[in-house]
Amino acid sequence: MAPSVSHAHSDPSPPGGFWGPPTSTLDWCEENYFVSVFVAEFWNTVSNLLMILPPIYGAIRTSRDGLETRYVFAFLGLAAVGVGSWSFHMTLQYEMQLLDELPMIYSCCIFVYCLLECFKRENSINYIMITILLGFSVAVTVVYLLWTEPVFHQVMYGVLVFCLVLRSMYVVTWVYPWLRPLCYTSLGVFLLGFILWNVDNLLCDTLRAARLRLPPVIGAVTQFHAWWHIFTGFGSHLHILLSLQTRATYLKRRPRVKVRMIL
Ligand SMILES: CCCCCCCC/C=C\CCCCCCCC(=O)N[C@@H](CO)[C@H](O)/C=C/CCCCCCCCCCCCC
Ligand SMILES: [Ca+2]
Ligand SMILES: [Zn+2]
Repeated sequence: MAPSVSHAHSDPSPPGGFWGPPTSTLDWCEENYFVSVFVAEFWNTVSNLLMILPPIYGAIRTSRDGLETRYVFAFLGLAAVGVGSWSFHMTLQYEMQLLDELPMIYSCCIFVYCLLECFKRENSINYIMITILLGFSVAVTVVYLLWTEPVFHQVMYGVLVFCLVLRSMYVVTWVYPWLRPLCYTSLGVFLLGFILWNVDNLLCDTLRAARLRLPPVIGAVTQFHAWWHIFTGFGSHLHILLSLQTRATYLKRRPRVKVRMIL
């Protein structure tokens, strides 16, 4: 279900903006340069704050608590996706799109590494697994630079998420069943975001027509790609906490990670 380019819809966007015409291969449903001439897709841009700030806080806490560096990288990877996504939606330029989409692959590989290695001795490093995941990320990068088809990126990302789901289910089914609520919440929030991502793509014309009739504040709430950022960001954050809690439990460390709103 690829998002459509804006000219495929009845796009009421003003013709120009600060960053010039979009050069990205994707242009989401939010009307371009509607709120500000400096920000192409305003709500899709600012919603990334919720994907940037909590993981930075998570990385600081993880580092301060002396937990393994791989989890600091996991949090920073998620924050990097948020920064890339901010840059992309603000400009709709192709280079910024890569800054959004490629870190999704790289950070997901960090998540996969963390979860596959959660039952190994403390501070062990699996160089073979790192080589495989790095090789996969670089291969996806090279192919995507040569073949600029967004569906390719989406399928590769989907494969990584599927691996995470399978491994998480294994952990909470066979090893630590008491972590099921955290796992299911993470998965549920992430899937809700994915549903909203599809709603935004499939019902774009209807949403745009509705926004013309609704007061601006209510209209802003119908920016479902922005909601996807919020839900997928939160779901990913919870996933890191699940992975971190699994690891802390295995290492018999007093779990310092508490699931408050953020960490
Ligand atoms: C047990 C729960 C697993 C949670 C896994 C969390 C993995 C998170 C990894 C990285 C964080 C990325 C956060 C997403 C940022 C989105 C930024 C964005 O919107 N980027 C777009 C450009 O703006 C980009 O083009 C969007 C691509 C969307 C791809 C959607 C494919 C989704 C595939 C989901 C497959 C679900 C499979 C579920 C199987 C049960
Ligand atoms: Ca748009
Ligand atoms: Zn986005």
